[in-house]
Amino acid sequence: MFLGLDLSTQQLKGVTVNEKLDIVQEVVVDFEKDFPSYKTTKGVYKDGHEVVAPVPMWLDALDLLCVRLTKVMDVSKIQGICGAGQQHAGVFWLQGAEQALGSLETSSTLQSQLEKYLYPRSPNWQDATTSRECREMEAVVGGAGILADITGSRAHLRFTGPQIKRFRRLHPDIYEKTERIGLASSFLMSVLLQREAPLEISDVCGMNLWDIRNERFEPRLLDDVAGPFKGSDLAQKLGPVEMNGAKHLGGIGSYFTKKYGFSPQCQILPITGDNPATLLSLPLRPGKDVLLSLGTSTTALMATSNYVCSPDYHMFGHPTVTNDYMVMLCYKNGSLARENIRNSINEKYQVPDKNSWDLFNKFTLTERPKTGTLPDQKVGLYYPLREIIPAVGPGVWRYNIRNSKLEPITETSESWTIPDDDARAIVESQFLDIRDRITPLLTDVSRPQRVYVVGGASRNEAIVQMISEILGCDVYRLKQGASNACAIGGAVKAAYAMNAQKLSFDDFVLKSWDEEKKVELVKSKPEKSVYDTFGKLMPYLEQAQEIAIHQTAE
Ligand SMILES: Nc1ncnc2c1ncn2[C@@H]1O[C@H](COP(=O)(O)OP(=O)(O)O)[C@@H](O)[C@H]1O
Ligand SMILES: O=C(CO)[C@@H](O)[C@H](O)COP(=O)(O)O
Repeated sequence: MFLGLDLSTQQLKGVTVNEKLDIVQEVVVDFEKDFPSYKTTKGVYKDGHEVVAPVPMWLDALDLLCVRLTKVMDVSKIQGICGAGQQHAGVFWLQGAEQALGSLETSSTLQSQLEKYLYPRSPNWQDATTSRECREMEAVVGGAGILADITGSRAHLRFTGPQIKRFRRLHPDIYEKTERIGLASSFLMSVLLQREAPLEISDVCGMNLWDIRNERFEPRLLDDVAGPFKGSDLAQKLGPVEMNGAKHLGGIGSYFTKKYGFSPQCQILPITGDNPATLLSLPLRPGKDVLLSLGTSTTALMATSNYVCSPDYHMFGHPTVTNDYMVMLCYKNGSLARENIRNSINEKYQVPDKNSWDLFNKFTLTERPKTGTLPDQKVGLYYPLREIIPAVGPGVWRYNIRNSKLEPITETSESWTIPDDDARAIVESQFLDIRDRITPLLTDVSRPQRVYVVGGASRNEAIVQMISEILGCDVYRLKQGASNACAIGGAVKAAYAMNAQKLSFDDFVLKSWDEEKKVELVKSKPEKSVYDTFGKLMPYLEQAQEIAIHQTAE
């Protein structure tokens, strides 16, 4: 049995798979529901542009997950644990952490024993406080394009390098006393191993510090981030990077064997980022298939052997295949932006179940002209948070298309009913943007051959239908565990590392892949005319985005 963990924004999940990679158990700890005492909203604290998560809550969540696992299974059967952490989330271990990890006692909780060795907050990927740091880091290497070429991404507000730089600037005394700076992924490994763990080869690419092709931290960036404390000191704080995705890092610590009954032989494998782990949950054909992860954030993922960088997207090292990469588009305004509209609709129509998507879905699928010209079409942009691509917001923009022109709606515009019409407009603009950006990344095909949807919103039939119409392809979903693809990918990585290193990772997955059993075709490719009509909306979307970018430039 193999366990995959997923320490994401809103939950800590655990999924076990057997030797055939079939899912056996799925266990969830929901931060807001299970830990009201931390008073988070959907796992985080928001204060203006600052978004952080309480690290002690993650420790409590790990204890609770173990309790829940022991209730549904014999955890001594777990041979290997791998998984994923939300990307970019820096964790600051203070002096004495290594020793405290090594001497955990079962009579007390993880949180009560480790809390004082951790800075209590971890910057979350939704944070947008590091514009200044981003500009400075790009300037140090000669611009956004060069930084993207070195580290796989231009400087991004949420990336760990700019976040560490801001932390060092605001809290130099705590920075100085920091023993180790990890990510959510290495934090999980450290607690499970009971010693400070290395960073992992794919997740380290979410820091804006790692020179992907030369396999080292870029010294100019280290110096810039460390400032008066020197880059060499920062390199020590970051520690080693594990290049082998299947490395056996060591047995699980005695806290877990004694308290919960894990086997001392249970190996901890290199835990990766949530998106790289999601990539491992499905056999994607490089350059042809696209995976859409519809969690709190929306990400579009593809596997590739070509290292072609751009400031417009991200490249990460592949978590299991040496010299391969993962390409990613990431949107902050995914599920939560759609939820805002759903909530307004449910409020307006006094829907008793506040969490119901029924009316939102009805409005999303409202018939409007799908073929031919666009006589009465709408474009709506919804960015409650400042977006990553395009760099726009926060704000909402609504336009009617009249006589081939964008006409902003006004208070009295009768042709746009708020929030009813927002449902379709948000889904259209979100997935048209993905179509626009993913198409140039495909190889030898003009539309994706398959789109796989995973994550919380993948169970929404209306959204899935729109994805199929807009991207013009068949849409598949995992039959089991569609909301837990990230943890599944982690469990599959554990199984691979424990058993099958003689095979390539892709061959290992394909060996036990049973198409009928694992995935379902949820929406078939639409008629070409439907796809083409959505294409006609594209220039209007681009125009609307240009206006919004201009109005919210920083
Ligand atoms: N039926 C649904 N329709 C649309 N969105 C949904 C549905 N069910 C869940 N979601 C969305 O999924 C999100 C959580 O996705 P999930 O993948 O579990 O989160 P995480 O990012 O924490 O891994 C929620 O914010 C919610 O808006
Ligand atoms: O910032 C990114 C990727 O760059 C996000 O995708 C985070 O990795 C967290 O995602 P969720 O699992 O919470 O949606």
